[in-house]
Amino acid sequence: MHQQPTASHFIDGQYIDDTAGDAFDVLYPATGEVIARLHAATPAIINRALDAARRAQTDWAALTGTERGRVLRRAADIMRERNHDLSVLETFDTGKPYQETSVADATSGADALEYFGGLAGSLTGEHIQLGADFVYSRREALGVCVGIGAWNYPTQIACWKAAPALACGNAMVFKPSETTPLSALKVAEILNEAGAPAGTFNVVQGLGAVGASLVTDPRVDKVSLTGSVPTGRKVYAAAAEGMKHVTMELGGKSPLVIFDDADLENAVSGAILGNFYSSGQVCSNGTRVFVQKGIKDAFLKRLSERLKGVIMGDPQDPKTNFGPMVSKNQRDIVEGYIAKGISEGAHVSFGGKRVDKAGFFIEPTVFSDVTDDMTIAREEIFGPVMSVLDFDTEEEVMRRANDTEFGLAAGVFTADLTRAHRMAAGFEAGTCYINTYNLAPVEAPFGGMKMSGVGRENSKAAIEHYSQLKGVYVAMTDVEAPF
Ligand SMILES: NC(=O)c1ccc[n+]([C@@H]2O[C@H](COP(=O)([O-])OP(=O)(O)OC[C@H]3O[C@@H](n4cnc5c(N)ncnc54)[C@H](O)[C@@H]3O)[C@@H](O)[C@H]2O)c1
Ligand SMILES: C[N+](C)(C)CCCC=O
Repeated sequence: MHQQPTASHFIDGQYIDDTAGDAFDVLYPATGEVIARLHAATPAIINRALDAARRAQTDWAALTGTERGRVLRRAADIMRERNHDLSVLETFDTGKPYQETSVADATSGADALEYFGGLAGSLTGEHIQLGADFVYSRREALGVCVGIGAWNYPTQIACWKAAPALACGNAMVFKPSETTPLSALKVAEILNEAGAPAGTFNVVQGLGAVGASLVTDPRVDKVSLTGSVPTGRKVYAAAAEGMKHVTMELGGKSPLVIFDDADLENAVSGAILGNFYSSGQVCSNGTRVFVQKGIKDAFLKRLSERLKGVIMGDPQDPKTNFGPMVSKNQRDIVEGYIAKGISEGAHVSFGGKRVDKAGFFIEPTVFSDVTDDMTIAREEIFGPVMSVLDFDTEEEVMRRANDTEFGLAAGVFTADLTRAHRMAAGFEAGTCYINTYNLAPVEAPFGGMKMSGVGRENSKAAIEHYSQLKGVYVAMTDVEAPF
């Protein structure tokens, strides 16, 4: 069993608790056992965190970018050194197999800290000559940023928000999901140990109400949410009241298009990565798999064969490659969608059932003969449920792929190079893949179009979302006035 957190919150460089806050339990999804009990932040805790962030931000922004970057890069090194322990904790927190967490969570967080640490020293404005006069622009921090996380990638989400925010000279108050609240505390500890001044990165726990108090607080300049579209709507609206900057990383129902000429084995691998990694609890999953009619039978046959390689079991066992749903609630939601798929006439070609064992396991499930109007083809399920739809032509599949309110990701498998780029250009999605799926290197922009979000995480683009430009006009001659 993992080590219990010292206290619920990490504020101003130290662990702190306030037992007056509502208690909530953290469960290990593989067994349903309680592994920690935390307290939601009270107004006093929220105040303390925002005051600490406000105070720390001024001094932090006054350092050079190189000095800030050094802290972030040191934090990245510590995360990599502690990858095993952090991965074990992430697996307890989320139920995702250690086989995944040991390569995709703290490592991805470390990549973000290293990348933005490296960029911090080169953040500049520009010089614009106007005859003798000139304008220069200053790239300045926004101030205090609030980060709010979803439950599927707790370490990654905390780092993808903290790294660009801190690189630009902001301070952050981060509220993890109440379902997976443990790992963000470790991120705070590590940043502190790496030399981030007290108050630069703070973690407060709680449910939606704590998030809502943070979003509306006048001390906050920016809100970055990773969560569902319904929550995004509320948070964006509340932030707009205070004219705060936002980043919205929301849900999806992404298309993955497989043409007849695709390499079958690679296409099946892409569909597996885009539907069953993290037991399907991935925002960018390509859950509408459009398969051209000529390859459909071969695709379904090979997919069923490959799914026999699923090893479901104790997620801490490195051999396990498929874990449980994060919670009983999420398993119930997924089961509800599977029942709906069956009742609306889709054919279960693999899985479809709850697993008879402790924890919140559900089989990887493939529906074939899915049509565009079925609920399972329209709504985000956030579980291991793939819908296979068939199509005839490129023009038809492009139209159907974009026929959704979401626009997070999209992918295409084909041997035809020009068609691949035509498809990528036509997809109404922020993150597109050609002949692969679901990779998210820190160097590449990640984020959504349409209802899937606003702004981008990772890459140099994230800098735009955590800083603002000030233009300074400098006159070199006398001032001419009309009177
Ligand atoms: N685009 C991305 O990068 C990305 C990544 C991961 C997950 N997601 C999305 O997240 C969703 C699953 O995560 P979830 O169930 O934790 O999402 P959720 O929307 O239920 O909760 C997200 C966070 O928002 C908080 N919250 C809830 N109501 C709030 C309010 N009124 N004000 C402020 N905060 C509030 C929650 O406590 C939680 O921390 C899926 O839709 C998934 O697609 C998106
Ligand atoms: C790195 N992945 C697997 C694309 C996950 C990104 C975060 C979405 O849930």
